[in-house]
Amino acid sequence: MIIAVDGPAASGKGTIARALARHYGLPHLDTGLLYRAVAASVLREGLAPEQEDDAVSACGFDDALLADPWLRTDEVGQIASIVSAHPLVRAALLQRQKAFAHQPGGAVLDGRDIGTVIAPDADVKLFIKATPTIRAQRRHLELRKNGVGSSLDKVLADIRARDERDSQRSEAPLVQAEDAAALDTSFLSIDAAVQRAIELVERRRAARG
Ligand SMILES: Nc1ncnc2c1ncn2[C@@H]1O[C@H](COP(=O)(O)OP(=O)(O)O)[C@@H](O)[C@H]1O
Ligand SMILES: Nc1ccn([C@@H]2O[C@H](COP(=O)(O)OP(=O)(O)O)[C@@H](O)[C@H]2O)c(=O)n1
Repeated sequence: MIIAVDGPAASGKGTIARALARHYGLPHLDTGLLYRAVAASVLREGLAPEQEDDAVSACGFDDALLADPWLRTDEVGQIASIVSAHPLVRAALLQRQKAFAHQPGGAVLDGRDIGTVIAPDADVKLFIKATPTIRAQRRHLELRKNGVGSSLDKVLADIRARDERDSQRSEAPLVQAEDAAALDTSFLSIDAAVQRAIELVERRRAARG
């Protein structure tokens, strides 16, 4: 079974994708981390994220970089949303994601274009949402827990800027797939959101027979 989980920043898609992977015993890929690794390489090498050829040259990153906590910061997230708008960067990361999704037994992937581009054939597609303010509060709390000081206003502004860039780009924009089930987590606890996601998966599975 392939489960595609898409949605904007801090909507809870990673939390839900990890929980679904555990529940169904499937491998999980956080695809945002791949774009964050490209962004981190660009920053580290002093390259220009707006330049497509510079960004493409950073796509051959060492996988050890994926474990670096620096990748999770807002600084890297912003650059990730700049490099991810380049069609050649997306092309460079495409096969790895498609192969992960289509491995024997299936997988859970979360990102922005899983249900639309990486696995349009996914058995279940979820689109996770929450209001920008609630997403900013969650990310702000998360950053504080990780010792990163940033004002709530700045986190909200960063989230809005990233939403705008991710939704407006021409290549694989952030958009709900026609056949995706929407899940608004704004007023759900983590446990309630995960429970609802499992119900949606079961309902889709039953409908597919
Ligand atoms: N339903 C929820 N209620 C409260 N906090 C949540 C909820 N879902 C996720 N979180 C928290 O919000 C932050 C962002 O969640 P995450 O799953 O990483 O989002 P995304 O992958 O969409 O960026 C994390 O700190 C996570 O623990
Ligand atoms: N499948 C994906 C995943 C991420 N991305 C880009 O990578 C950035 C970081 O993604 P992420 O999923 O790690 O970010 P959060 O939603 O966790 O904040 C996003 O803002 C997108 O620009 C993408 O373009 N396509």
